[in-house]
Amino acid sequence: MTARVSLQVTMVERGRTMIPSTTLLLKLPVCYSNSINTNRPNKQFFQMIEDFRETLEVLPLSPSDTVEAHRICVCVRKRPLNHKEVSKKEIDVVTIPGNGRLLVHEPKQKVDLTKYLDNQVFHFDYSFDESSTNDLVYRFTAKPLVQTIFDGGMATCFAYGQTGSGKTHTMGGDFSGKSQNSAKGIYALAAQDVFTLLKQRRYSSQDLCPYVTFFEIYNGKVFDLLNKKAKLRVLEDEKQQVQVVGLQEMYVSCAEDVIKMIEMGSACRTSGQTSANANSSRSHAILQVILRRRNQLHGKFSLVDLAGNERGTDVSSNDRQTLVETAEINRSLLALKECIRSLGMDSHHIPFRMSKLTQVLRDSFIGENSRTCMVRLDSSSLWALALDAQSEKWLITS
Ligand SMILES: Nc1ncnc2c1ncn2[C@@H]1O[C@H](COP(=O)(O)OP(=O)(O)OP(=O)(O)O)[C@@H](O)[C@H]1O
Repeated sequence: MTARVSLQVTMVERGRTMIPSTTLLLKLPVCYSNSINTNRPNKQFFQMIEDFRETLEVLPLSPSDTVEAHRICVCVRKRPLNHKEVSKKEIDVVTIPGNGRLLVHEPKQKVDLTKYLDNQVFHFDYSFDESSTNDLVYRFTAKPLVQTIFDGGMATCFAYGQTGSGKTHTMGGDFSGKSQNSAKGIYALAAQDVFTLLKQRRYSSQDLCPYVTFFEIYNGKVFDLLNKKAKLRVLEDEKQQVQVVGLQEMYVSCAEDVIKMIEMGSACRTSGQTSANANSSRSHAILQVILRRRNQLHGKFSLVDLAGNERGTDVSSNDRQTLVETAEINRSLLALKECIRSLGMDSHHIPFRMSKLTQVLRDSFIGENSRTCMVRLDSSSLWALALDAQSEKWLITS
């Protein structure tokens, strides 16, 4: 169960522990949109989840809640079931009761064949339910990092999660059909705030100039999304500074300029079809908003839409190219996890050279004034698939 392993790793990084579900407060009733369908093959499991949800105390995040400052912040966002999942009558096995919690409902059976729900609880700094908008997610994740680059620091915001879980929707903007509203993603919202701050009196006198780069890492190679996908080399100089040689840094004068670049770059990003997403991004896309003063780097915000990883059970129907891509994606995500783990443990050795992704983001992690936010995208179906193996026996006898 890959999905569960990665969640647990996250929690270790955050130094949190899982609490047993029995310690949850069970109070306010909550209404969920799924109606009870008597034709559902696994209706007993579905009904148990519905009954459990009605007993939950739900505290959804609201825009007026306080945003806390974290050096490393880890959040989770659940997307709603899509049309395909609804038509297949998939069960929504994830609940976000708020307060940073995510619950996964797992069907279990005792030795006397009595069925019960095992409700596992995971803790994050913030958890966003399926009704959360990109604006709300932005407010608690990337928005607090904008100030960091004005203070001369490096900020990084990652969207990570399995293919089809909503990373591009969150970073690049809402989809309506195949067209994306680039003004509604975290990339654009961060750019808007950068320009709002630049206009403030305390910064307008500082001679700060904003630039944008947008590039992708595909199969371990770097391509410039703002320059006809030119292939770029990554080199380390004698001061161990990593340089992406030839990367175009575009001067931008307003948020609309940035949105145009997001649209331009997103249109040529490498995509393909996976078993979980017909239009899957197969590369890591990195949009950087850079502040320079008299040509010297002042601060850099890297906003990263990571390529989607897939679990072993998902990849069986994929072709050879997709399998090679998947292996490379998983390798670089492992490298990222290792670097963040080492940072979290204040280790002297950070294994940046393990992948191109961690190499190009080296600057973003190190230094006193660096801040990172990880947004984990989750969807019920990913958990449902992962739970299938165990639940099969449970369902057959229900
Ligand atoms: N919060 C959400 N609300 C509504 N629809 C969503 C949400 N998140 C994702 N979706 C929809 O789910 C589909 C997959 O989302 P998206 O392409 O963002 O996934 P992804 O994680 O980037 O996948 P991949 O890694 O394969 O590129 C899209 O059609 C998107 O519109």
